[in-house]
Amino acid sequence: MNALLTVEDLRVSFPGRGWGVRRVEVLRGVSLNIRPGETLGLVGESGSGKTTIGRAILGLVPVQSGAITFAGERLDRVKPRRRRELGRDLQVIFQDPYTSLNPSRTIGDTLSEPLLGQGHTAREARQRVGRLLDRVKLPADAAKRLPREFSGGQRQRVAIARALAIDPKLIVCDEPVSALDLTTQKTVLDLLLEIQEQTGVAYLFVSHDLAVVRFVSHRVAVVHRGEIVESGAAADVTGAPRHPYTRALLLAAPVADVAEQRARRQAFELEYGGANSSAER
Ligand SMILES: Nc1ncnc2c1ncn2[C@@H]1O[C@H](COP(=O)(O)OP(=O)(O)OP(=O)(O)O)[C@@H](O)[C@H]1O
Repeated sequence: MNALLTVEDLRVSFPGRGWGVRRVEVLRGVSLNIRPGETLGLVGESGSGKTTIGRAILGLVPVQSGAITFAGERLDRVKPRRRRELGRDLQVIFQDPYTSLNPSRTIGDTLSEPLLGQGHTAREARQRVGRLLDRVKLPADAAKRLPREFSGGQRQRVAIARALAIDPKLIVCDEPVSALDLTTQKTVLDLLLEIQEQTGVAYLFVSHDLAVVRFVSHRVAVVHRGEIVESGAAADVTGAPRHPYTRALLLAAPVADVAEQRARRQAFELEYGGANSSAER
């Protein structure tokens, strides 16, 4: 089946801090693809460049070179108007459910906005909001309430409903459960899987947590210092990793024994540096 999204040799760099400081290369030739209805998990340490890959696909950071093709069109080349049209099929769920929703707008208004922007009447939008709330398992009266009346997990359900509002083909999920407790994580992940089954939406699922990525992804790509060092079927990459960095990531994943966990973490940091070390290297 043809890919829905193809990224080829993507390079992104940011200006270095201070005068005369070289640009910092954050993505150094990233290539990936996602098929319709598929989940590609992007995993790696903090600072490895995962979020920047998602932001580049969404058109939120300037790209130095490379090609991003979505539904057969070059996103990095099309005119801004066409980019906005294509952008409807490309939505995002951010990490922090406490800052991603407008605190002064009711959930109903937040969910209606993209629908009204698409030319739906107020009545159609109201009906569709009802269906969206049902789909993410929130009560119908949530439409009248403000974000502060909801827990983190419920807010993330609202963010999922907003991303789904105009039937996108791909959703970039950027650490969508990292801010939630473990039980809530599981219910939100189950919901994302159920929605994928019902709608055939594809996900680019960004997370530092291998267990989470393994749970939701068909395929996994491992990001290290701005490059994909390994990719393949989720079970292969997480079950029989080939690259030493993936093996180290797996070993550094949380285990019940605190002392063992600390020792593994120290070994990982000795080998690969701590959080945010990638760009400085
Ligand atoms: N707008 C920017 N300007 C300068 N540097 C940036 C910018 N955005 C990201 N970076 C740097 O790029 C590197 C990769 O960041 P990115 O957020 O993509 O990593 P990540 O793997 O998603 O990590 P995290 O999970 O912590 O967000 C980091 O060193 C970060 O400081």
